[in-house]
Amino acid sequence: MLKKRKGLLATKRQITLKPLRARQLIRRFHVLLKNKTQLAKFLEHHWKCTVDQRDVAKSIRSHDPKLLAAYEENKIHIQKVLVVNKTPSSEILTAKGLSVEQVCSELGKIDGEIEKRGGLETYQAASTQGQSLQRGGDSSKKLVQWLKELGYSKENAVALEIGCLHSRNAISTCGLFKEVVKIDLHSQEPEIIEQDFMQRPLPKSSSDKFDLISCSLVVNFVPDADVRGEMMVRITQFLKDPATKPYLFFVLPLPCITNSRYFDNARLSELTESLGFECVKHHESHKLAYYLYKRTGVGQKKIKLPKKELHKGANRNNFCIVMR
Ligand SMILES: C[S@@+](CC[C@H](N)C(=O)[O-])C[C@H]1O[C@@H](n2cnc3c(N)ncnc32)[C@H](O)[C@@H]1O
Repeated sequence: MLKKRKGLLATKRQITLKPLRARQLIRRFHVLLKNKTQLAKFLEHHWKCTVDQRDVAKSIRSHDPKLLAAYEENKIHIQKVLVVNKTPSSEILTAKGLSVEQVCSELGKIDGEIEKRGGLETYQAASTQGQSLQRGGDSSKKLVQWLKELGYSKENAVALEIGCLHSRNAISTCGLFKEVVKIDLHSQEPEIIEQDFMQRPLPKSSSDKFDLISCSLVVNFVPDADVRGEMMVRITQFLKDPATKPYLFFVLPLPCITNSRYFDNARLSELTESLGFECVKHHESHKLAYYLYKRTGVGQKKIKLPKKELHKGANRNNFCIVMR
């Protein structure tokens, strides 16, 4: 689960994409990852287990090896026939009406396509390039600007960056932190620990906790609305005691806030307040919504935020963070 890249893997593979291609790939990967989550959830429910989405074949092998052929055959087939430059349908799949075997076949197709398109590494490169084009680069510049405005100068402050693409971004180079622990599902540099935040062992003591957590454009990357809620709760477990007023830097694509059927700024405030956060800075650029929260613990209470339609409109997206 926790590994730093060594040897040959330590060398970053350079992937350069044209802007249009980067945007198309980001969109396609979002559809693929979303579909994969829906189908994996079906298997989890059916087998009453956890399916590791990074190694679906392993779960199939251990629960019903007969179904592995359906997965493998479709994976190989799609890799043979898929024309990567053609825009495929962006249809969102559900497992409704599918047999377990059909679900395994669909998962094989998805994994085959992800691999053929260069894997998560390519998706990350597309995200990096797409985002730097959209917003002039590193979102943590906004964080550093805000911390400086607030006169932040905590001795020996330690930060955690969840979903880190570059080890030399503003949060790491600003000099405000003694250490910035950088993690990502798929590390692109030796300084970035390859780790799923949802699997990071919970802190045993305050020394394993952080003065600041950066979670920029990560929650929207998580395909499941319930897991997004779990991620928000989990973040609080990694922050130092509210008495020390730790911070959360949080960024979402603007349409998650301004154009979702199920989510908006009021909903986000309700959610963050229930976790004991107070918003101290907020900025909306034409593409992104940035927030800096201080965790005071005030107003903390357990609430439920189900997926509920807040705004009507055929052109809205379905982004949501669910609290169970
Ligand atoms: C769109 S990129 C954003 C990167 C960067 N933080 C930024 O603001 O530009 C999202 C990153 O989050 C990472 N990510 C998503 N879920 C994660 C998780 N559970 N644990 C660690 N990293 C995760 C992905 O691997 C991906 O590199």
